[in-house]
Amino acid sequence: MTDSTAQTRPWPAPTAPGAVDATVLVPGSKSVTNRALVLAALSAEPGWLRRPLRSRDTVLMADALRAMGVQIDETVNPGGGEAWRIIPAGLHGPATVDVGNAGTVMRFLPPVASLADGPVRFQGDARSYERPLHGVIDALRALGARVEDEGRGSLPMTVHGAGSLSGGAVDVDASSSSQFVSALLLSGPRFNKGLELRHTGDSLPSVPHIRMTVDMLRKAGAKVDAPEDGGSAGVWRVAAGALLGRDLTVEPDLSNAAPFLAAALVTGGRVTVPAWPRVTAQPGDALREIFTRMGGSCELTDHGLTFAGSGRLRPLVMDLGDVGELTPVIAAVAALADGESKLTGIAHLRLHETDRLAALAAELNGLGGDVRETGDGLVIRPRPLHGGVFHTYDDHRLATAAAVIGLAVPGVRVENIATTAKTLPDFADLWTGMLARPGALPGSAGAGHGRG
Ligand SMILES: O=C(O)C1=C[C@@H](OP(=O)(O)O)[C@@H](O)[C@H](O)C1
Ligand SMILES: C=C(OP(=O)(O)O)C(=O)O
Repeated sequence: MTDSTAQTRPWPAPTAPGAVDATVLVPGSKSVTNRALVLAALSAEPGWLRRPLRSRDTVLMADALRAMGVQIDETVNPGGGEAWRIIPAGLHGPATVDVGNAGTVMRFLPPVASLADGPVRFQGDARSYERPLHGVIDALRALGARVEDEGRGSLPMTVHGAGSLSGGAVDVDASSSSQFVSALLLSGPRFNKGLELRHTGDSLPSVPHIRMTVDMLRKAGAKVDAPEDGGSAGVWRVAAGALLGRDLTVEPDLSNAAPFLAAALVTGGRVTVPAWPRVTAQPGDALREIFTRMGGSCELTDHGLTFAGSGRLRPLVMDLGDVGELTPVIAAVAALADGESKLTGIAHLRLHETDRLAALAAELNGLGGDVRETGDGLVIRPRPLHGGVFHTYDDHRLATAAAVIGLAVPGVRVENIATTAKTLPDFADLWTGMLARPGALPGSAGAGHGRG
C-alpha cells in the first residue's frame, strides 16, 4: 500500500486582496490523459500524447502500463509542455500495479490486464480498497477472465491474464461509478468477440465521461454503437478490431478550472482560461452554465474562456449527477451565496476519494456553515463563516474547495494541500499566482463575502 501525498502543515488559504483579474493556464485533463494512455497502449501502432497531465493519477497510469510492457518515452513538445511517445507491445505479467487512489487506474486497467500473458496484481492506497470495483470484476469473469479478489469485489486483487479474452455480451450495474462502463469499453476492441455491454442499474452517474470514452474510442478507429440519449438505460456495442495510434493534444482539465472560475465569481473579478475547447466531452464545460446561473457571465473566444463575476452569488438548485466531480467547488461557492442551494443526483460521491457528501458537510459546518446531507446530495444554506482548519481527507477536490472558501473567509487553513497532486500538482502556485495580479475592477465584491 502506498500514499505519495505527503502530509504537510496546514496551508493558510489566501484571502482575495480584491477582485481577481488573471489568466490561468490550467494543465491537461486527467480523464483525457488516462484514457489516451490506455488506448495508445492497446493500439496496433505507436502514438503521441502532447501536453499530457503530469500528476499522481496519470503517472500511476503510465507506470502501470510500463509494468505490463508498454514503452512510454517522455520528451519535450516543440510547442511547449511535454510529449509522451507511447509504443505498444505485448502485454506481460507477472506485474504489479499501484492504483494509488485513482478511479481511472483501478477501473480501466483490470480489463487491460486480462489481455496480458500472466498475473497482474492490483494494490493501492487504503481508500482504494473501499471503492467499488465489483462491476469490473464481475463483468471480466462473465467475459472469460480469471480474477482473484479475496471475495470482496474490490482491491486488492489479481487478474490472471491469459493473453486474450473471449468478450461478448455482459450486464453491468454502473450506478456506483460510470468508470465500470468506460473501463470495459476501452478494452472492448481487443476482446476476441468485442463487447456488448447492457447497463442494468437504476441510475448512471457521470454520463459525459462515458461519452468521452466513446468519442476517444471512435477517434482511435474503434467501431462503437452507443445509446442515443446517454441516459441510465442502454446498450453499448464495441466491435473487435485494431486501434490506431494517434497524435493527440490534451485539452486543459476543465474540472480543475473550477476553483479558478469560482475565484472570479466569489471576488467579482475575471479569470481567463486559455485553450478552453469550443467542443469537448469534458463535464467541466458545464461550469459555463452552472457559474452563470450562480451570478457570473462568460465569453468563449479563440483565446479561451473568460469568466466574470458580478459581485453577487446566487444559490444553485441542480441535479449534478452528470458532473459529480464539480460538486466540492460548487458547494464551496454555494456556502457563500445569498440563498439556499440544493445539489442532487450525487449519492455516488460517497464512494469517491472520500465520502464527499459527509466531508463537505463536516468541513463547511466546521467553519460555521449550515450544510445538510440528503439521500442523494446536499442542502446548503448561507451562514456567516469563520476561519479554522479545513480537513481534506486525501481528496484533491476538498482541498481546492477549501481554497475557494478561503478567498472570502479569513483564517481558513487547508490540511494537506499537497493532496492536490492527484490531478493538479501546481495548484498552490497557480492559486497564489492568480491572486498576485489583482485587478482594480470597480464595484466588485472583493473579499466582501468574508463573514469572519
Ligand atoms: O471516467 C472518468 O474519467 C471519471 C468518471 C467519474 O467517475 P464516477 O462515475 O465514479 O463519478 C468522475 O467522477 C471521475 O473524476 C473521472
Ligand atoms: C472522482 C474523482 O476521481 P477518480 O478518477 O479517482 O474517480 C475525481 O477526480 O473527482
